Amino acid sequence: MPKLQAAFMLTDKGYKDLKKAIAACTLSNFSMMLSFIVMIQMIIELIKPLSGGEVAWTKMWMLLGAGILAALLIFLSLRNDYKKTYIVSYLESENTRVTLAEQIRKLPMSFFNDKDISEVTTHLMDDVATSEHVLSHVVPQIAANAISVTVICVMMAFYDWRMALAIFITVPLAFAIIFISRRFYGKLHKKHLEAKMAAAGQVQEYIEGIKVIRACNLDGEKFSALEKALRTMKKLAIAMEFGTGVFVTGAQVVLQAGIGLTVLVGTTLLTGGQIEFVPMLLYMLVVVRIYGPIVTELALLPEFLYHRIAVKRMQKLMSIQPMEGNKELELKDFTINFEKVDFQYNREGEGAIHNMTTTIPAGGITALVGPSGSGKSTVSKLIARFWDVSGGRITVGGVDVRTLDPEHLMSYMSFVFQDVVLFNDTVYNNIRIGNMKASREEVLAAAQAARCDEFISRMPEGYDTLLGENGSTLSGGERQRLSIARALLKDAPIVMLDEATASLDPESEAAIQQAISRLIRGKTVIVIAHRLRTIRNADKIIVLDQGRVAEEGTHESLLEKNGLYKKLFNIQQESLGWSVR
Ligand SMILES: Nc1ncnc2c1ncn2[C@@H]1O[C@H](COP(=O)(O)OP(=O)(O)OP(=O)(O)O)[C@@H](O)[C@H]1O
Repeated sequence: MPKLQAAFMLTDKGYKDLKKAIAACTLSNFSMMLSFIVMIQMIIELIKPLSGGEVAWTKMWMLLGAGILAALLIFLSLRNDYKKTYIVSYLESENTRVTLAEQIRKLPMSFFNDKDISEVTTHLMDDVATSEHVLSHVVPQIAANAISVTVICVMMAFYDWRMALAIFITVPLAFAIIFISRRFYGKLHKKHLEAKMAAAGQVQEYIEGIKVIRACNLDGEKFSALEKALRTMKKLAIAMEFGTGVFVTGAQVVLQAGIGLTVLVGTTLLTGGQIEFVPMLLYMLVVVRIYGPIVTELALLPEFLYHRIAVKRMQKLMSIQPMEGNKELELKDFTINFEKVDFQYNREGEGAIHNMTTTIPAGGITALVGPSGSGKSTVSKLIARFWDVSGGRITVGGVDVRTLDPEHLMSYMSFVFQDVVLFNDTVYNNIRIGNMKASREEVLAAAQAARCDEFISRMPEGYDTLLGENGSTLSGGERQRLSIARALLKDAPIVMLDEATASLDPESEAAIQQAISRLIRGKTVIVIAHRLRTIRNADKIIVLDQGRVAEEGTHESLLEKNGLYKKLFNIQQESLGWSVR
């Protein structure tokens, strides 16, 4: 892949388009130069009477015609330029965003453990936007100007190399100032970006936690953290603008000094009789015309240089090895085996699962129980390959889950989690997520079976009601029922229920139990339950303690063992008698 293509993280098409954009901008520059030449020719004609000559009107009319043609050419080339630079770069950015989103989808969960959401959002939005702006507003223009300025410089040097030198000598000097100082403002830019991310994180935490903040009267404390983050961001933004501004203005001053130099060299040559007045005037006009766009580019150049930071971050994200595996292998047996499984969330952290060996039989209900933090949720996440084990292996029907593509593996599993994620979409679409191929009848039937229709029918637009961000207007029980409807619709052979009925009142719970019974019929079911009475009839109960299998068996056999299960069971029996008074 060519270096330039890699540097801008472009697809083959994007790279080709960038070259076309540069060509289009160069064409626009030349067409504008053409109109400038026509204008100068007209001025030369019009000032002829000053030196005793006469205006050649036929030539003037021809020049006018040429001027109109040049204007038409400018219109056409700018239109072409617009299409080739802006539209194409927006398409390329869309492509990059989709590629990044695809990559994020396939990344192991350990990636999300180390990063917060605002950081990932920054990759998808800010970094791509920076890249998009540089590709549409900076690179083609800088490259095209470099080409046209060089061509003009060479052409002018044929007429008078001394004047040409006076005009162009400051150009490399001005660019050198920006390049040499890039380390300084690059550091400021990096700090500013970090402050921006920290502020975004604070804003997110503040908004997400607004209920807790109010309930615990944390307004002052939490707001001051947010205020501090925003202040730091503001300070660094000013410092960055100022730091960059000093060098950009310095470079622009050096460039503009070229005007003085051209006047000086021009008048010296004129008084020495080495150049005529009209050509000298021409050089003066050219210097003003050429410096205009270069001044603008000098201001954009720092953005071009620190855009590398954004590209490097995106490249780092793309270089993370996604979770992959066999997408075709059909699983027929759903017995889940843990063979000496070890797992830890962070390399430096303590293990969450230790040397776990157990079997979850196919077609039966297996309950995972144990004190809080004993590893119940972790076990379910490992089966679904949200994370890969650190040691040993987990097999489904004898196949190591690490050899299966996570999305393929997921097609065999349904989840009803404690925290139900809902999307800012209609109720109907939120249920349909379970099976995008389902017909409307199937979606409605699943909703009915999960007892959703009673609360959906009370909504203003029924199934077409928009849920808003994460369905914040729904109760915990309603959210859980939607999640059960999704699972019913998916009809996967392995079902994981994580505290499935935790948010339900007794009435809803009774209703939902029926729906769950339908959901789990004939399936391999893994239930994570805190309330042991709900899993009395499970075919197998695995009792976890600090990431280890402490006991396993049926409800009766475990009670007989008189171990941890019996202890937990007794505690819960006692708690049934609790009341708030
Ligand atoms: N994403 C994570 N990153 C780091 N550690 C984690 C993560 N999730 C869980 N843990 C840790 O792993 C251990 C097991 O957690 P897990 O959630 O599996 O327990 P659990 O038995 O399901 O708990 P609970 O009943 O309270 O939900 C705990 O020590 C927990 O702090």
